[in-house]
Amino acid sequence: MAEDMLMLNITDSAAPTFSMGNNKFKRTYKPTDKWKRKKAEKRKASNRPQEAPPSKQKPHPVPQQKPCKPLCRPAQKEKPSNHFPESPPIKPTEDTAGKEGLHALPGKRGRKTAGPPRPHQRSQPPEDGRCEDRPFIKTSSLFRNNPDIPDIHRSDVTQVKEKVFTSDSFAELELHPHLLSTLNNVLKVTSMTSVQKETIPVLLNGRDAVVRSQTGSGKTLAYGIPLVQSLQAVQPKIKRGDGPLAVIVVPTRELAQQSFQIIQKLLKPFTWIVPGVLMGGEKRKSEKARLRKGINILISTPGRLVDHINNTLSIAFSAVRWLILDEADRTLDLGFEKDLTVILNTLNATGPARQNVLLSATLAEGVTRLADVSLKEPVSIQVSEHSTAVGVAPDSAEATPDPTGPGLTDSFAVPEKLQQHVVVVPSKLRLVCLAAFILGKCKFESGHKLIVFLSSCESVEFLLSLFNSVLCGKADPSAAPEQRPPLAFLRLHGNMAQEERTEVFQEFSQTKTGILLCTDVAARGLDLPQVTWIIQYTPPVSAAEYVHRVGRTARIGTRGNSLLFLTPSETAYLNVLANHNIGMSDMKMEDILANLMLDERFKGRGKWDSKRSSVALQEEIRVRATVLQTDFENVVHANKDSVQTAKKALQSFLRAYATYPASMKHVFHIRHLHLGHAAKSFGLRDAPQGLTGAGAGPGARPGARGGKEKGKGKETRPPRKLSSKERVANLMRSEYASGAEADSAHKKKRRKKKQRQAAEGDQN
Ligand SMILES: Nc1ncnc2c1ncn2[C@@H]1O[C@H](COP(=O)(O)OP(=O)(O)OP(=O)(O)O)[C@@H](O)[C@H]1O
Repeated sequence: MAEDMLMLNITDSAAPTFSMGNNKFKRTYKPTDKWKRKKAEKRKASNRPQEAPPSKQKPHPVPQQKPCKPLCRPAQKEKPSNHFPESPPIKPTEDTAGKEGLHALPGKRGRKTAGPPRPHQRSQPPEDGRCEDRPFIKTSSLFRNNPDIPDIHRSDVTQVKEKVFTSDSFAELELHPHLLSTLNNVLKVTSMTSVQKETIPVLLNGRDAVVRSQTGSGKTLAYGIPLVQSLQAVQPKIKRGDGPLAVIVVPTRELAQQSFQIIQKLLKPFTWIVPGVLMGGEKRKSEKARLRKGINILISTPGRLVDHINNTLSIAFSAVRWLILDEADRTLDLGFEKDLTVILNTLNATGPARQNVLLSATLAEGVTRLADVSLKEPVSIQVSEHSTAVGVAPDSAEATPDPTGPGLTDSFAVPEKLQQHVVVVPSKLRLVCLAAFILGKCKFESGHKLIVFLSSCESVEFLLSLFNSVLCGKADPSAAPEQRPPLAFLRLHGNMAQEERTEVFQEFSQTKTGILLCTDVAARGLDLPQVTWIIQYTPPVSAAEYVHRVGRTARIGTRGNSLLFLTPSETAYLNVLANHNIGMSDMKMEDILANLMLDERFKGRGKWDSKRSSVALQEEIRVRATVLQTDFENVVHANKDSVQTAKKALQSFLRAYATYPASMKHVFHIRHLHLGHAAKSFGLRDAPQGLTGAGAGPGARPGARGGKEKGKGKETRPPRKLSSKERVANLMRSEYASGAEADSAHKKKRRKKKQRQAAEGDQN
């Protein structure tokens, strides 16, 4: 990494020590630097005032600098969630940035600069009289030493198609008239979707079912309508005190809330049936009180439900006649298997005959393993128009009696109106590329609502702060206020307090524009209206998770777009997706970076302005990308805390990278990562020491540095192999935190609280 570094703000004295407050910096002057000398001579000629050297220093014979220009930023409103200072003012010059990025001066690696800002540094005019000196500014080359972007050769992918709507109306079903009018007037739905048309009659007939249909196709109503229809007809009428008659298990808290709201709407005319939601992060005591009063339709995350099974005496399952596992492949997989076993054993031990329903967009053979134990001759429902690749009959919705029969294949359907894209970006350029994409969509186009998926809570926090500082923190003085749509960033991850998670979920549901930075906690089931783009900044752990993430857009027949970021070493992931019939088109990194041409805040010094050639344009784009990266790096390196935040985010990224399942290691292996380049995508100028090493140690790919940094003599340790338990714990923490065990940040607090409650004699 160090040898990639190009330090800007070059001074022209031979190894002087400049004093700037408490900072002392040394640099070495290289007499071969003609460029600098020429520049300095020009300055002399123009007879500008010279900067006085520090008193103890011998004045250096080489040209002096212009006096220190105050480097100021316009005053900005502080963002409450911002851990970083606002973007510091110094930019790489076009000269330096362009050269370092494209054709750096020979022998000029590791040029250092020191002392007060130099005249060739671009600065914003002082508007508030506030000056910020950043005496030591350096940035490293973004466009050098990157791996080549490989040509992507992919086999043709035959996408599985599913028709969303049918022409059949809900009125054709024999539903209670009040339920029908609720559908029409409250939920505003009249025609059935394909999955609803297939599923509702099967469930009304009392059969178990395994339902697979694409994301956003209306699976919630597909089980909700028959559930409510059957419960409202129970005689004698259901009473609150009967306890749960239906249990709906979902993997995340937000999905629990969402499903609860839909069931609540469906139950509007049937006030005697009481729905309730239990989920991690909520107060157990109040949940216990609600359980005591009676909940007839219980919606819960697995962790919290098990918690109540173990600790709440008033919870009884003797009346349960429905069990619905939404996002069943997730709730049945590794993370929740233990919890699900407890839930199924409890229900099987006490309940009457029960109807079981499993639903997901990605149910595949094998995930029904656990469910097989509890399902009785289930009907397998799969909606698909045609798929030549997997031999599903065209234009048919299938209902077969065997869930592991021909219906359940590993081919996943994605919405037809979803435009999927991939961009291959070298690690070093990932951060600027993401920022350029966000600016392009949210600043220079209108009406966009973006979700950006990241691999860890720390990365979410880090990017939120960084983007708030650099992308929102600076007003574009050249743009009229009405032309400056605000970049509103929100975040959602498993380490947030529940109250805040709920607030953010509601805020992002209601907003028409904005950017949600999140972990996979938002990947499943959430029905967030009008999302226009899904950006997968870190690729998901499986094709199924890919499908769910992109499924947050293009819902119920609407249009949507997705963009997957891959590094050059990760392009084999496209084959993994192609094996599940998922194909996409390429987007060029250069085209995304070209968005920076619209943003004058990242302008170079105008060197390329007069030139109209495409080469000049490319140069200016690279200069601007470097300016932006420098802004990021300056913000990150502004103080110890911000460096620490970036390091933590990098570390969590590396940890997450190490947790890709074994079947994905050929694509995502930590040894393929270049630690220095990865560090750059977190605004760090050097690969930090002592992190989970990437590329270090035996077997590291050639040229992968990061283990041994120049002159530092320390090696980063190779990654420790995580046990499967640790892997799950990681995933649970950052993705599907749904119960007490998940949130390590709140774990201590909760344990304390529990002890306190125990001491107070808090009984179930
Ligand atoms: N028959 C219908 N007509 C119009 N809109 C509908 C209909 N049924 C459901 N919807 C709407 O479609 C959207 C998606 O529904 P839902 O969230 O149930 O999809 P899903 O299949 O469960 O998606 P995912 O797989 O992502 O969980 C919701 O906004 C819902 O209100």
